[in-house]
Amino acid sequence: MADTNTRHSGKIPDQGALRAVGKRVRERLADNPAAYKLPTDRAEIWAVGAFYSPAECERLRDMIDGVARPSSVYEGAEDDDYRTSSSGDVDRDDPFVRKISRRIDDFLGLDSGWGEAIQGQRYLPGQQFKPHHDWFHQDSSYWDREMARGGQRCITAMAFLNDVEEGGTTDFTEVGLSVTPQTGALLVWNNADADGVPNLDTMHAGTPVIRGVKYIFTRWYRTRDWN
Ligand SMILES: O=C(O)CCC(=O)C(=O)O
Ligand SMILES: [Fe+2]
Repeated sequence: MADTNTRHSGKIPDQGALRAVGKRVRERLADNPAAYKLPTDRAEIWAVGAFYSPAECERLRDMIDGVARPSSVYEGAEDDDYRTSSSGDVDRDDPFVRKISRRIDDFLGLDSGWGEAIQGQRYLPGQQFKPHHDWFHQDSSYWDREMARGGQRCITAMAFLNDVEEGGTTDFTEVGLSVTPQTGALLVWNNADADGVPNLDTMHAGTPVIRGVKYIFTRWYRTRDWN
């Protein structure tokens, strides 16, 4: 993948906002004993166990079954098996979904309006999401559209909705960390570094499920109101 954001000598779009959000989340989570910071200096990644109850996870899995369609990638799926899961946006106006989203907003101290609609994903055996960055690349076809609808992605929050029998780990391929799905656990990372520059070391993948099914949902936060 291109790394034009860091190669451009000029200004980095949304850099000030990325720096400010990173600082806010870093300070907030440092004060929260439930947030475990993963052992790397190259990216800011936190995990929280049992953030959602088993009953909440079950309800979310059912909702995902109702909306899941073959996933798309924004661009550059030069490779047919790049993202082979099924995904779908759950109804953002549903009171239960609002409660689930708001719990993350409160945990991170972020404005709900900055969060994209929760996107559910389901992976069957053999399905995966190959290594990628969640932040938008400046040379992509969707750059202008996404800048106009909320700006760069600053924080990713991802919830594991079940235990997977085998495979389906979330791997941070540059920093060499692998996270095993656990029902109700939340994984959070800063897509930028402390200076507000999109961080190449946040490269990550949903590795192929080997046995069982994997359910997750992702909430990506922007630097401005998303719509
Ligand atoms: O399935 C995973 O573990 C990763 C999902 C992911 O990278 C995403 O939703 O952006
Ligand atoms: Fe991702």
